[in-house]
Amino acid sequence: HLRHLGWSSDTLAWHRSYPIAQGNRQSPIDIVSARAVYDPNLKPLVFSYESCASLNISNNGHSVMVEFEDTDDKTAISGGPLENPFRLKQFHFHWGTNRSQGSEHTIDGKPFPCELHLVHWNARKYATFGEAAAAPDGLAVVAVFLEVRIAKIACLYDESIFFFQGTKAQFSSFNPKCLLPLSLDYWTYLGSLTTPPLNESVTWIVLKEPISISEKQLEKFRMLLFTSEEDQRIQMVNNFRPPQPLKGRVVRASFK
Ligand SMILES: C[C@@H](CNC(=O)c1ccc(S(N)(=O)=O)cc1)Cn1ccc2ccccc21
Ligand SMILES: [Zn+2]
Repeated sequence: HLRHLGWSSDTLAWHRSYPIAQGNRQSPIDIVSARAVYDPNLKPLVFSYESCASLNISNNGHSVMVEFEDTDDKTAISGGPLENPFRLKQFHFHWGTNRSQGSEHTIDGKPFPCELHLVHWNARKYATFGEAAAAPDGLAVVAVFLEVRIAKIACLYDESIFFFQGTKAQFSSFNPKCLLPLSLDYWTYLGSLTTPPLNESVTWIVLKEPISISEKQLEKFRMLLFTSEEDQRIQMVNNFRPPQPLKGRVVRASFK
């Protein structure tokens, strides 16, 4: 458990094992809204999440993740900056110890308490998720900010399941459409995975409008653990990478 010096300091050491950590298209980034360029050619996003084939929910040691069956395009995203439909593989979250931090992307320097990532892959061009994850146009991740409001989203957290790293439970027909805000306005830019191997294979689509989560639900995330059953318990919090250098990239906006 010594390896958990704390996620944020870990991220500073990642470049030793993954030199790409200092690459030219790393994620997350701070989105400076005044510098985003409105692109009228960007199409609206289309989420075809109708028939949802969620498989399981698990604590994979760095987040809580819901995986989907991705053997066909039944749960996919298209439009936006994408040339063809991308299949939903999984979604997961990043959060902090308190409301003042937790998200990976920030907007004009402002972090949110939590950020949802819907991970999709280009099954038109690549045979497997792993192959797509290693290709510059292989993945498309939709980021949705969560802000704490006395509201509630569909409860994701089933008390009975996991605390420990490596636990997994059956979690079927959850429709992630309920995790999307009303407005589908977004920013888009070329970036990377925010956890090792940090592959520069992600077209990021960051929704402008946040959704609401209750403080109670956020508390449940904080009850998760980085560690497995036998280890000394370490709370899974602050599992976010800080913003990375823009290195000349331009962020496009789908809205004026
Ligand atoms: C890419 C890695 C697994 N990592 C991810 O899938 C991943 C996805 C999204 C993010 S984020 N936070 O940027 O949205 C970070 C990491 C290993 N891996 C390689 C092949 C492969 C096959 C199945 C599962 C994992 C596999
Ligand atoms: Zn993520």
